[in-house]
Amino acid sequence: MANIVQFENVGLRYGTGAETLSDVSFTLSAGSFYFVTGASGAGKTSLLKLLYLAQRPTRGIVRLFGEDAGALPRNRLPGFRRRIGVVFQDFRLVPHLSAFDNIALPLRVAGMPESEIEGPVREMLAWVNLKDRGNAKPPTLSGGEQQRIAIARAVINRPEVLVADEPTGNVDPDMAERLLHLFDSLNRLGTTVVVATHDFQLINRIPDARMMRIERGRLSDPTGALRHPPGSPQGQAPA
Ligand SMILES: Nc1ncnc2c1ncn2[C@@H]1O[C@H](COP(=O)(O)OP(=O)(O)OP(=O)(O)O)[C@@H](O)[C@H]1O
Repeated sequence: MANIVQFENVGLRYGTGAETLSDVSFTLSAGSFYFVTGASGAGKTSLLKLLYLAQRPTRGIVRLFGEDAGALPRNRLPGFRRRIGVVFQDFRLVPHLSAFDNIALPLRVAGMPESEIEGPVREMLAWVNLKDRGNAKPPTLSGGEQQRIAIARAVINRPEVLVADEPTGNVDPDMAERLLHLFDSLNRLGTTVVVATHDFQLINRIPDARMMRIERGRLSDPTGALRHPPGSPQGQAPA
């Protein structure tokens, strides 16, 4: 399987402090499912930000879709970012826009004609089981509903990679399971999925997934060999 993401000795430092991430090297295969785990403050969000190009490494190379992201000219960055869908920890929905218009945003930004937008947005609303809530504004939706709108918005452009930062942090266990099911169904359609989470119960629900564990800014396995979850059938032996 092709390597869709490759980190080579990546380091990240905010300001003049100590490095937040050090010597991070790994590769992600297209079409696989990955969990990023680690204690609070270990560097999960920072790693995801490097992955979705919200942050540049202070050293090392982040390669996406076979190209060095650091060497990309500015005018190619938006096109690259469109290939990566992001579900943020705090959703980042636009509060004064309806659920429908939030989901439609990436299509409008990409310049899709208005006449072609309604169909895909209605399809996404149905997919996340919110087809009657298209007119609702985010502040009137529950946390789980907002999260599903955020997921629909992240995937409406059919990104090759979906990155989600603690997507189940604010929902009950039933909703967490339903969200995971959405990610799993996308993965089965070929999307590479990367989910940061603390929730090991959730991790064990995707037996084919691989784990990337960060400990104080470093991968716990510095060779970048990503293992299956410990509770999964494949979890006993190194991958
Ligand atoms: N923009 C920033 N400027 C300075 N320091 C930052 C910035 N963002 C994160 N950090 C620091 O980097 C470290 C890693 O933060 P990060 O958010 O990546 O951790 P995390 O593993 O995602 O934590 P959590 O599980 O609590 O979300 C923390 O010490 C944090 O304070």
